[in-house]
Amino acid sequence: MKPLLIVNPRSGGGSTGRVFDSMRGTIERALGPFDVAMTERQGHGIELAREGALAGHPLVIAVGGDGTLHEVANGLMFARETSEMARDTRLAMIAQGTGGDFRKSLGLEHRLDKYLEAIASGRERTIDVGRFQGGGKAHHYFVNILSVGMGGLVDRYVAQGGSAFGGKAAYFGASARALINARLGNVVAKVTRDGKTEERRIRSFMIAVCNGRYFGGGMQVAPTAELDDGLFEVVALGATSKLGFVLNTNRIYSGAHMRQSDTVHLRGEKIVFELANQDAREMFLLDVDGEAMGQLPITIEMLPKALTLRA
Ligand SMILES: Nc1ncnc2c1ncn2[C@@H]1O[C@H](COP(=O)(O)OP(=O)(O)OP(=O)(O)O)[C@@H](O)[C@H]1O
Repeated sequence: MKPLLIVNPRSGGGSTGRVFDSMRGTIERALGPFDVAMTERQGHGIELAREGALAGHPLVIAVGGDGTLHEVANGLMFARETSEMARDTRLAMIAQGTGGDFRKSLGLEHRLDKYLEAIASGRERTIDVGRFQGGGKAHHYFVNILSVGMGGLVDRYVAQGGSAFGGKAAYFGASARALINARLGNVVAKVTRDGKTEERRIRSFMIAVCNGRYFGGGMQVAPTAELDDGLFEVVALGATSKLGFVLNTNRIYSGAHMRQSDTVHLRGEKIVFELANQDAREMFLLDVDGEAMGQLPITIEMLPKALTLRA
């Protein structure tokens, strides 16, 4: 069976929809014939990937940004819940988004020929996957980073839209709005490592649970995270004032925040977060691989080496 490309035409600010036809020839020369499914709405990538894996496609390629990759990875994980055969389906990516955080975590160069070369080479990497349950919703998976706090608020405002400019302007506007409305979370964190659970109170505007290293369009929040070490890195930014938070956020680009004495850094394979200050609930939100996903409480479990990537 041919590889299946799941293409999000809206990714990269709509550029993928405009350029995909011109990419077809190059892709076919590198990979041979392939099938294409276009996403038509948010969440559609999950359905398409799940159906693709259940139909027996050996390789499903996400063509889009981090959100598309997140959906395709979820579809493959859901397919396995009902089918042993779906375990054989490999995941790959041709990144087209604006942020590219997961490809940075993978260390992939952002060039079509490099993505295709990696896929065609047959080189495989198994990566860990996070499974989480929270916000009263059914379980879900993530491959890169799940954070709680201000990032989720930014995602919510970006999704609400309203910017006539789109893209970076929309993100900037949403970030400014989130900074005004953000609340400090007082989080009870239970981090389990090698069967031992440590309970910590963390007061922060943002706590990240990291499988990969980058989020928010190139911020290196967990410089030492490895995609296949069976552990999450929990990184919470210090600062209890908004100004301090903004200054610390700028340090994330270089990884300098890890040298700050008020940064919390833990490792574990199971993480539970509960919010002690319930009045912050509506403003202290989940950001999962760059997508808005509800509120605390949340339980996150590590699935070591659960997905195989061609990358
Ligand atoms: N046809 C569609 N119409 C509207 N939204 C869509 C459609 N298909 C997918 N989506 C949604 O578009 C959102 C953005 O996708 P994605 O993250 O891949 O692109 P991006 O934002 O350009 O990239 P990045 O997150 O890497 O910056 C996702 O939430 C996805 O569910």
